[in-house]
Amino acid sequence: MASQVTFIGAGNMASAIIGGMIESGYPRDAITATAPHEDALAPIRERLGIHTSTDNAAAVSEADVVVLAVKPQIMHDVCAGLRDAVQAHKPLILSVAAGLSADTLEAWLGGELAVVRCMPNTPSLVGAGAAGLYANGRVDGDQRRLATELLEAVGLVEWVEEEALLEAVTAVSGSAPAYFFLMFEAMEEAGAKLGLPADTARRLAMQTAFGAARMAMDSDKTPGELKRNVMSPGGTTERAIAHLEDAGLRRIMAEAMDACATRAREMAEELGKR
Ligand SMILES: NC(=O)C1=CN([C@@H]2O[C@H](COP(=O)(O)OP(=O)(O)OC[C@H]3O[C@@H](n4cnc5c(N)ncnc54)[C@H](O)[C@@H]3O)[C@@H](O)[C@H]2O)C=CC1
Ligand SMILES: O=C(O)[C@@H]1CCC=N1
Repeated sequence: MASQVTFIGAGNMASAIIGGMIESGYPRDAITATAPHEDALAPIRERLGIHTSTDNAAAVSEADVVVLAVKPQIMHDVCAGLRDAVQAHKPLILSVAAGLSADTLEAWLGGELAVVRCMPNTPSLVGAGAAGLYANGRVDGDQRRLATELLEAVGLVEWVEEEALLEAVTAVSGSAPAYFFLMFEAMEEAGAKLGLPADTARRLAMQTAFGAARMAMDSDKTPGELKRNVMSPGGTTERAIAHLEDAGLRRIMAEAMDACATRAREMAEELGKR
């Protein structure tokens, strides 16, 4: 029989993961999602055909896995409301919240719990997500496999063995869709300055990013080799790449990603103080 999975929160991340689970054949009647108001739940219940509830504690009473998918700022209060129900049968806790450590969540839920922390990203909404996962010492092999199965339903899963590495995952994939969206904006603007209709430039830029990612994923060549294959000696690409290198693109990326990881650490300190 499939494990019973209860999602606390029915927003973007929860509905992305639930949608992926259903598409990959997970039984709908083994899935429950909660939110404080019925009007937030009716659409997801009708669209996905899962159970829903406005009572968090009742919804976890028979869950094998509790997925914490509310905003980090309200997690303390949400955990306080789940504590007794969770301590009664100790399900696996799987959190997708940014910046809250496994120890903090375990303590807020009353202690001695198997906790998996996950840093997903928004392309999970289209089944092309990338997630880093970390397990505390109480998580067993079956629970690891179950967490992998749930997140693989919406994309790539990579486990890290040190919790601090989730800060690096946040910099490399959690926040990173926004870096690429910024790049699309910049390419659209630059393409328009060169005379293309803006929407034409946008479509060309996005298709090129999609094609480049697919090519790099399918190829046994490194990104460096694929880059050189585009660069004809004395040609146009060589001129553009030289400009990006001279302008410090690598340094800018390193600094931006360092700022991202630093903010993830700060958030863990700020949010964990309760
Ligand atoms: N958006 C992103 O790029 C990423 C978000 N995350 C994490 O995912 C988590 C959820 O984010 P989103 O899905 O984007 O937020 P969202 O705002 O779309 O969803 C939050 C859900 O929580 C529900 N909710 C509010 N109070 C509740 C309560 N007391 N009990 C039960 N449900 C309650 C809301 O009705 C809503 O359905 C956050 O902790 C965030 O840090 C992680 C990685 C990436
Ligand atoms: O910006 C944030 O804090 C969250 C975590 C990763 C993506 N969005």
